[in-house]
Amino acid sequence: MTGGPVLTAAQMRAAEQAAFDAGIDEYGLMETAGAAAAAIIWRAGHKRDALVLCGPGNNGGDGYVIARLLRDRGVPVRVAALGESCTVSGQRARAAWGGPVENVMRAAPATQLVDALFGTGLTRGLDDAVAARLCALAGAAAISHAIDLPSGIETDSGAILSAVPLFGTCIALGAYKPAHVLQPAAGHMGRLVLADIGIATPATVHRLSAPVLPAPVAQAHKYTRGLVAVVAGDMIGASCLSAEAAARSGAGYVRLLAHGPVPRMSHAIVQHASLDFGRAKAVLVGPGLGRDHAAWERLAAAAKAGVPMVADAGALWLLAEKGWGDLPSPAIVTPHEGEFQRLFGDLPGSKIDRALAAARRSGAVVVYKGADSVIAAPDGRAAVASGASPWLSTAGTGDVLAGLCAGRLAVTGDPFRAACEAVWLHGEAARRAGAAFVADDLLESLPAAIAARL
Ligand SMILES: NC(=O)C1=CN([C@@H]2O[C@H](COP(=O)(O)OP(=O)(O)OC[C@H]3O[C@@H](n4cnc5c(N)ncnc54)[C@H](OP(=O)(O)O)[C@@H]3O)[C@@H](O)[C@H]2O)[C@@H](O)CC1
Ligand SMILES: Nc1ncnc2c1ncn2[C@@H]1O[C@H](COP(=O)(O)OP(=O)(O)O)[C@@H](O)[C@H]1O
Ligand SMILES: [K+]
Repeated sequence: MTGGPVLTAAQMRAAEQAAFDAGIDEYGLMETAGAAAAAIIWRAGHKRDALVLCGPGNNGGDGYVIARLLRDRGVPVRVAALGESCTVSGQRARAAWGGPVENVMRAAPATQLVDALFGTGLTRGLDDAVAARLCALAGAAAISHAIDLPSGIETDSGAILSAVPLFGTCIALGAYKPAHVLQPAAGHMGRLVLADIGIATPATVHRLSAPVLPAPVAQAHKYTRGLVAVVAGDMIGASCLSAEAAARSGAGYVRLLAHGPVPRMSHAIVQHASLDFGRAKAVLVGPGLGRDHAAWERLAAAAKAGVPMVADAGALWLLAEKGWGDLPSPAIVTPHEGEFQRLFGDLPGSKIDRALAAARRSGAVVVYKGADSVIAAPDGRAAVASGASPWLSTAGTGDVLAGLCAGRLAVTGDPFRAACEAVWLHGEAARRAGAAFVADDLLESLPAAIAARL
C-alpha cells in the first residue's frame, strides 16, 4: 500500500547525496527535475504566457531550467528573481537561461505563474512584502504551479510561515515531503503531482494509496472471513454505527455485545447480552461505551479476552485516565486531536512524528485522525491520508471508521494494513456519499467502495 514516498528535507538531501555519491551529476539532477516540471506545466498551459519566479537557491535553479525549456517550446516566458543565485547549480541554470531577469517586486502578472522561490531550503517565512507580491501574482494568474513546495511553507511540519496563496498545482520533486500531505500546507495545493527525478528515495512513510482487497475464497464461510465483537455501551447509537460499518467491511460475522435495548439495526448483526468473545478475530471497544465504572469493567474484560483490539472514543478516555494496562497485541487506537493530546500529551515534531512516537510508546497502530489522518505502526512505518472530504467532519463518522478498522483487522489479522484499508474505505465512502451526508450514509457506500478495490 504505497502511494509514493514521503521524505523530510534532510531525508531528501540524503537521497540526493547518495545519488551524487553514485556518480549522478549535481547540475544534471537539476536539469532532470526542471525538465520533469516543465513537461507538467506545458501539458496544463501550452503556449500561454508565463512568469517564473526564481529564488536564490536550487529551487530557483529549477525555475531557470523550467523557464528555458518552456521558452524552447515557444512559450512567451519572463523570469523574475529575488536577487542573485547563490548555489553553483543555480548559477549555471541562470546562465543557461541567458534571458532578462526582472525584479519579483516589479514584475507584471502573467497567465501562468511558476513559483520557484523556495523549496526544501526555506528556513523562515518570506518578508511580508515578498509574500504579498507572491499572493498577488498567483491571484492574477489563471494557472499557477508551485515547484516542489509553495514558498512560505515549512517542509517538515506543513506549517505556514508567511502568507501563501492557493496554487492550482504543486509539483513535488522526487518524493512527497510532509508538507504535501499535512495540514495546513496541503490545503494550499489544488492538485499534487509527483515528478520522477530518477533517484532512489527509500522511505518508511508513504502517502496512503488505494488498497487491493482480496475477495472471499471459494470455500469461505462466515467464521473464516473474520468475526468482530463490538462491545456496546449506554450510547447505543454509536455502538450500532460501528457494528454496521464492521458488517459492511468484508468481515463474515458481527456480534454486538449490548446489555440494554438496541434500536433498529441490520438483522444480520447478532446481539448478545453477555460479553461473549468466542471465535472473535477482533474486538472493538469505545464507540458508545461511556466513561463510568461499568464502561471500565467492559473495557477490562475485552482486554483480558486477548483478542486483537480496536480502541476508540470512550475506551481512549479510560485508557488515558487509568493507564494502558495490558492492551492486547495487536491493537489499533483511533484518537482524534483531543484524544491524542489526552493520551500522549504534547509530543514534539510534525503530526507524522507525533503519530510514530505514540505508536512506539503504546505498541499499538495509531490512527491519528483529522483532515490529514496519519496511520503509524510501532515498527516505524506510517501512511498519511490527505484530501479526504471535509464533509466527514460530522458526528458519528469516527464510529464508522472504528467499525471499519475492527472489520478489516478481523479479515486480515494485520493491524497496520487493516488501519490503512479502513481509512481508505472511509474516505472513499465519503467521496461517494457526496455532500452534507450523515455518518449512516457512509454505510450505504461501503459495499461499492470495496467492490471497486477487489
Ligand atoms: N540538491 C539538488 O541538486 C536538487 C535540488 N532540487 C531543488 O532544490 C530545492 C532545495 O534547494 P536549496 O536547498 O538550495 O533551498 P531553496 O529552497 O532553494 O532555498 C534556500 C535558499 O533560500 C534562502 N532562504 C531560506 N528561507 C528564506 C527566506 N524566507 N527568505 C529569503 N531567503 C531564504 C537560504 O538562505 P539562508 O537560509 O542561508 O539565509 C538559501 O539561500 C528543492 O526544493 C528542489 O526544488 C532539485 O533541483 C533536485 C536537485
Ligand atoms: N476536515 C476534515 N477532513 C477530512 N476528514 C475529516 C475532517 N474532520 C474529521 N474528519 C474525519 O472524520 C472522522 C471523525 O471522527 P471523530 O472525530 O472521532 O468523530 P465522532 O466521534 O463524532 O465519530 C475521522 O475519521 C476524521 O479523520
Ligand atoms: K517553490
